[in-house]
Amino acid sequence: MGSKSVDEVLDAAAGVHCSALRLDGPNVQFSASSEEEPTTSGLENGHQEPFVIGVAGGASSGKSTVCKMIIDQLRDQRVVAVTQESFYYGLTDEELVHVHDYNFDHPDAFHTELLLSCMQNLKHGKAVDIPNYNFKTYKSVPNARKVNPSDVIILEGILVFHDSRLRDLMNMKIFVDTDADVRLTRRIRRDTIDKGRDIKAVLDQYSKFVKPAFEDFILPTKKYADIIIPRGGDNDVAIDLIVQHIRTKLGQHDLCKIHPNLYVIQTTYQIRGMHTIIRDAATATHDFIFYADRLIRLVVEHGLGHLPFQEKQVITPTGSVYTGVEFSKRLCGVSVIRSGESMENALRACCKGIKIGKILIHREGDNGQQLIYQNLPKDIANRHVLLLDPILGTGNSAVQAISLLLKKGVQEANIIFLNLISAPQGVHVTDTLEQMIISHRRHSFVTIKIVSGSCDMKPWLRRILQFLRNLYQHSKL
Ligand SMILES: Nc1ncnc2c1ncn2[C@@H]1O[C@H](COP(=O)(O)OP(=O)(O)O)[C@@H](O)[C@H]1O
Ligand SMILES: Nc1ccn([C@@H]2O[C@H](COP(=O)(O)O)[C@@H](O)[C@H]2O)c(=O)n1
Ligand SMILES: [Mg+2]
Repeated sequence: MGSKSVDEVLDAAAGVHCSALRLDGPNVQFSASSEEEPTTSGLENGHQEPFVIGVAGGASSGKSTVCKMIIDQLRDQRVVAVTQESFYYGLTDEELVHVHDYNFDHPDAFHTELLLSCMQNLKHGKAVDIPNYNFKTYKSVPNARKVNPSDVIILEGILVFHDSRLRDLMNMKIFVDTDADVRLTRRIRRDTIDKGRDIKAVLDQYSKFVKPAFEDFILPTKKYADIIIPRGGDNDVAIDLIVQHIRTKLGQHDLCKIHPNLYVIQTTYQIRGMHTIIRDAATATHDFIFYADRLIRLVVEHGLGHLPFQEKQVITPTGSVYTGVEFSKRLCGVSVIRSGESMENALRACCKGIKIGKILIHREGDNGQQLIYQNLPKDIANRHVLLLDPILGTGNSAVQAISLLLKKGVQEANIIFLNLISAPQGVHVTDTLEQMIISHRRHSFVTIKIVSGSCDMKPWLRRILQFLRNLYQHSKL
């Protein structure tokens, strides 16, 4: 560990050159921006990426019916439906003469490039003009319908899972799986009654194109589905579960969809109010301390909620048995010096007598070389660790700290990393660290706020350090 003692190094860190969060090192990769302060999350600005649902399945399986049911249940959300049918190529005059030989169930019947570009624009929050396809004239009218961006976009059609680029845009893929006889019966009814077609032509088309295309192109895409709905619109339970899932996802930050081990505490006006105070440069230090501490307690409480519990029975004062839970006792905190120390008080307040270790990532000179000093509980390998650092910026110090804990034998799944403010880069860097991938279960992150990627957290770090100094003064009084 070098010539200096842990205490010497920890003391020295009380100076002004703290490098717990390296903002000037080689790993700083925030996108070029002159912004000094973190911007608010996309969620709060109303620019959250829409949740895209793909609904595939054979013709007349009930895709449109299922979509309508989902839309009806999500009536308090902004939902827009796009159907692949709008992207059928119009038939040329020559093709029209031989319409009975035209395969409407083949992937080439659709203008997939146009559909893809429309979906990409919608996913990025841009309005699009989509064509209108006329089933009677077999003609397509370009730019016939304006589709505005929404919170939820449903793309429905027999072959919406065929193109991998379209699939990649989808957050949820549903396959409506309805018996072939039912599909054929519905098709006959629909094409003869609604479309006024001749029954012989309908049956010929079915055996010549519809059935083979189902087997060759549609059924093979069932494997891409996240959810398969037997009986389509008759399956109320499946629709309810889907709607519930969509609601949960809509309430989450986009990053949670990518990193399932990231927990962003659901915001309330109370939380936003406290954030507003501590982000205001004009806020007095004692208010900053008070509200930062309240927010930190929230993160700590949420973090504790991720610890494993075991069942415990107690006898109540009335003599009855109450079956409750008790949480893991083998717990410790580890703060990344110095900013992490600002979270220690909150942790002590929530967990009486908890052991708290320390890690210091100390930058030597300007060559980017780092030394790590640590003072950790000897039996840390057997403990769950609440790792404390209020700001996750580049992810550099978090990576060092988590790597050290893993080297000490802590199981990755037993690490809960607690932050007040996290930048997407930090989450990404920390979550994709190679030596961590050996673990079956990833460590968790609990954070109160995700800021945009283009931010410089230096002013924040200064504030947190000031916070620490004040805490230290308070504790001396
Ligand atoms: N569960 C159901 N019970 C009875 N009829 C249904 C059911 N689901 C759909 N249909 C009918 O079957 C036909 C095809 O359904 P639709 O939802 O349009 O299928 P798709 O969009 O897959 O072609 C429609 O006439 C619809 O009213
Ligand atoms: N001019 C057309 C275009 C398409 N079809 C058939 O529609 C089916 C797809 O629509 P769903 O609502 O059932 O998914 C497909 O099987 C095509 O054969 C058509 O008959 N005429
Ligand atoms: Mg349909």
